[in-house]
Amino acid sequence: MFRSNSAFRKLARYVRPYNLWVFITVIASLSLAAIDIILGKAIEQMAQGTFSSTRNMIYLVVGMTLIGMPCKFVMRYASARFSVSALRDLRGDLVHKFCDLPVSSVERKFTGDLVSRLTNNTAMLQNFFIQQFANLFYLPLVFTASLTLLLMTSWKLVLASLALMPVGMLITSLMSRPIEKYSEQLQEKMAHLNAVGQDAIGGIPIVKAFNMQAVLLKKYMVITEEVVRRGLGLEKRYASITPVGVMMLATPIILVIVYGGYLIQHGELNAGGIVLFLYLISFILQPVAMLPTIISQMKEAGGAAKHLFEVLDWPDERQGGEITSAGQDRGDKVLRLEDDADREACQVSQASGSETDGAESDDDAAVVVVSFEHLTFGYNEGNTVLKDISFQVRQGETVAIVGASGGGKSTIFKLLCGFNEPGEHAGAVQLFGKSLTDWNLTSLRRHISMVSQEPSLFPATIAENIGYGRLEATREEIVEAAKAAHAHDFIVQLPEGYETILSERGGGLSGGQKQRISIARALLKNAPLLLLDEPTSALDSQSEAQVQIAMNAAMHNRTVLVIAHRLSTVRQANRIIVLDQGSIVESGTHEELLGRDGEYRKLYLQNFEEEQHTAENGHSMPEERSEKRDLQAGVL
Ligand SMILES: Nc1ncnc2c1ncn2[C@@H]1O[C@H](COP(=O)(O)OP(=O)(O)OP(=O)(O)O)[C@@H](O)[C@H]1O
Repeated sequence: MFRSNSAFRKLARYVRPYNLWVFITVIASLSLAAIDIILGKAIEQMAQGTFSSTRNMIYLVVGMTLIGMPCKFVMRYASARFSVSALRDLRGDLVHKFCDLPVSSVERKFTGDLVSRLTNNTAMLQNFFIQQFANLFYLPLVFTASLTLLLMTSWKLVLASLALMPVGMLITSLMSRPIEKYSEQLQEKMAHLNAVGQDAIGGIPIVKAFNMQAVLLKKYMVITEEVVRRGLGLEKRYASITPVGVMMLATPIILVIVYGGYLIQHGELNAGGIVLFLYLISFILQPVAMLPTIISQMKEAGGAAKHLFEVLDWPDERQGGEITSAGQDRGDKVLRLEDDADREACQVSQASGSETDGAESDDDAAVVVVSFEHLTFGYNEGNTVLKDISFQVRQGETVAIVGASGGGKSTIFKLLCGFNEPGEHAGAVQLFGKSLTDWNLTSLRRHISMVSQEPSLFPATIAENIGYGRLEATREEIVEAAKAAHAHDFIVQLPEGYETILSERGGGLSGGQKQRISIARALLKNAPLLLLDEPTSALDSQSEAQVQIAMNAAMHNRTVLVIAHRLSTVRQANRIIVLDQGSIVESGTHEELLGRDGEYRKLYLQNFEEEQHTAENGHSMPEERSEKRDLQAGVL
């Protein structure tokens, strides 16, 4: 009947652990149905004068009401209890899933779309369960029992009064058919609207700086119009079903009165029968009248469930060489694989003499931390981003990657973190002596610290933001890391100190302060390999100097691959790799490369010209000014 049947089946898996509450909901709803039927029967006997006494009738009504009220409470609470719990688990699995998705596939989605699935769609399902689940049991029971009682009283009046019902049902079923599709389209548009809103809020400084408000508002309004159009389309369907529902409610009552009167006149029914009909017919009509709404809401919930389970079916990032399925199917096997990989990784990094263990190695090959061998890579088929890349980073070395924008520098980092993976026959990437494809990605990332160009802060305290580098770190270690990253002094000056809660954009902190917190996080992690993307965003000279000091601390005595934008960083590097349009065009030390009339020298001069401009404003470092004189004199 529903396109979303399989989504409901999947949903049932989430409800199963709360079967007790489902059972309580069912029992409470059936009890309520029984109360209504008992009262109906008593009313019939009262009207026929066969009920024992009026006093007993009052007792019965009061008694049934007293039982019915807690039943109603229990029914509502129990249905809320299992639906809220099941949806909490589903939300948990969705968040888990978002974490398990490959970075490359998350990058392709709208954040707002994912958030909308997590919030709107789950809320829609939850509301359906709370509002309608009990009705799925209550309504059929009262319907069947009332129909039986009425058939026993006068089958002719039943047939006459309900004659038009099948027609009404057919009409509502046909009219509600497109609701699921409309609802799905509305949800998609809502997700898009959320995405645009979220991106606009996220980028508010740029939005204002470029006076983009009007453009974004226009874009937002266009999508809002679309949402309104689809929303109204959906409401139109509901609205057109409503009169059919009213017609289905009113017609049988009129027929009971008209045809019932006729039957009384002909001695085929007594007054008690009519009273019973007028009381019980509502229990037949109510389910039928509610049917369109229930079906529509069920279809809407089905659309939401489909939208949600679609996410859970997206392929995960590979784990230990295997693709794991959705969160709820995560088994011991995968965890064991992770453990094995971890152990192996530790052995490799011990063999490579990483600074975390201090082991020495005299085998030259064993100290290679990163190795690219003839690697060719592209994000999309037919579009090569890295071409035949070969280089190595040995333990303790700092290797700088420089090159023009779009040359593939960040792509190298993404490959090293396993965010993207090379094709099978496109060369090899090795980390700590093991092929990237053999690494369990979670384990691999434990061996890598990364500081990106844009500081990544999370809505949590400063202490937590630093502590994410190593979850088991003590407060003392967090403070030590902050001190090493030259962040401690400004943190303690904040009114809440380390307990200052940051927004995801780190509101209230300067660019340099945010960067130093990110560096402190990387320092705390103390991983054997540091991937550093130097910040190029405009920092004032003092902030820049402090970030530079923090970066130097992070790089000290560590294996570092750095995307370098500053001369001082480049000069510190043991080796520089020059990347141009995806190929390594030069590599060597700063001095060696400057001695050649190649790409590096060009970059250096260009860079230097920029820094000369800075120098004219009084911000460049003295050593760079002297280097300029050296260069002009042709010394280098
Ligand atoms: N997720 C992606 N999907 C498709 N193409 C991408 C993706 N990320 C980057 N690219 C493309 O790959 C090429 C290299 O990008 P990359 O970000 O590695 O360059 P970069 O040297 O780091 O540039 P910059 O210095 O500007 O940060 C560019 O042409 C870019 O458009």
